[in-house]
Amino acid sequence: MSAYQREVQIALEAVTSAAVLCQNVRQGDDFVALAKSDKSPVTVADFGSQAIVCRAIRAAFPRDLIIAEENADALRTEDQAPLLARVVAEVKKVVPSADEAQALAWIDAGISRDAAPRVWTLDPIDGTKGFLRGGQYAVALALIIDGQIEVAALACPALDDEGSIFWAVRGVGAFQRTAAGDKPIEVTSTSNSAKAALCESVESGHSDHDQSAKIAAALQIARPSVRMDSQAKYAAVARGDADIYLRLPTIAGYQEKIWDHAAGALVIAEAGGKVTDIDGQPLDFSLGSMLKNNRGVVATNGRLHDAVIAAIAKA
Ligand SMILES: Nc1ncnc2c1ncn2[C@@H]1O[C@H](COP(=O)(O)O)[C@@H](OP(=O)(O)O)[C@H]1O
Ligand SMILES: [Mg+2]
Repeated sequence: MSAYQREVQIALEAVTSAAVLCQNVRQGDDFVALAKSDKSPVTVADFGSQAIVCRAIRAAFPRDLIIAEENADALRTEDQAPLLARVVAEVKKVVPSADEAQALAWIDAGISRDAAPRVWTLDPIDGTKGFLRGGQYAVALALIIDGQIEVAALACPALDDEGSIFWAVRGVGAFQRTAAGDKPIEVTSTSNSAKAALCESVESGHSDHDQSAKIAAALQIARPSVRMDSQAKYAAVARGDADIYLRLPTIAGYQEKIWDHAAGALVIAEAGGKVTDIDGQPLDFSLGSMLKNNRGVVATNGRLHDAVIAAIAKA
């Protein structure tokens, strides 16, 4: 029996159910987007997805903590009653016995922020802007033990024809789940940067596009960069669709959130790639909800990593 078999099974079932909820919402005509205090959007599907995944983790691993992106505060205000009703209705489509109090409690099961010996981190919808505009998005879940990511489950419901699901266990490998079973995935073997494919955020506010163009030029990358939302970028590098993922800070001092990176980072590492910050330092997932010790993210197939970090240092 391989390590963390039960965790993988529960995590994959959870992100798969959450992906169904997200697709149900996206196929409807009313996402009811709300702006959070940081002005980023949140939808019925963000709340619903978080309820579904936290419910599953709580039931299977009641002692584990969960650091998830959302909380239910906004849903408890009187003027958001219609939004809450929609969230509960969507959750009930996946868990018919659910009621309002349970849905709120499941969402709030994800409000931990501090490090713990065993903690899950969840982005119920990574790439909410992509979700809203019909682009890529992901349901990203990872288990961090003593500061190290051990298990990752990443659903990309808008990738490929019917959506794709990826998972990884440290030391075991990275896989794409298909109807025919789990298929190991691998990064490319490109070592000539001129032949590399680079991907980055659609949002120029999330990653500096001008700076990445300069770095691509320095690396003599000929192809235009592929812009996609969410941790689908990590999946793209992990299975060899792209060679490099750059996330270059746009705001001095911006701290990346662990839920935006944990699942994707393990999937790439186990597919043979490398993930660091823009200074070439490993991402430090031992500090609670934020990557306090890191700036930006660089993910590559491994072979290109040093060249990319050198090009960033020069730029
Ligand atoms: N100034 C900034 N720099 C980097 N990332 C940012 C950012 N502002 C928001 N983000 C994060 O970028 C994520 C989306 O990344 P991407 O551009 O790769 O799709 C958002 O996740 P959510 O969509 O879960 O809110 C949010 O956490
Ligand atoms: Mg999110």
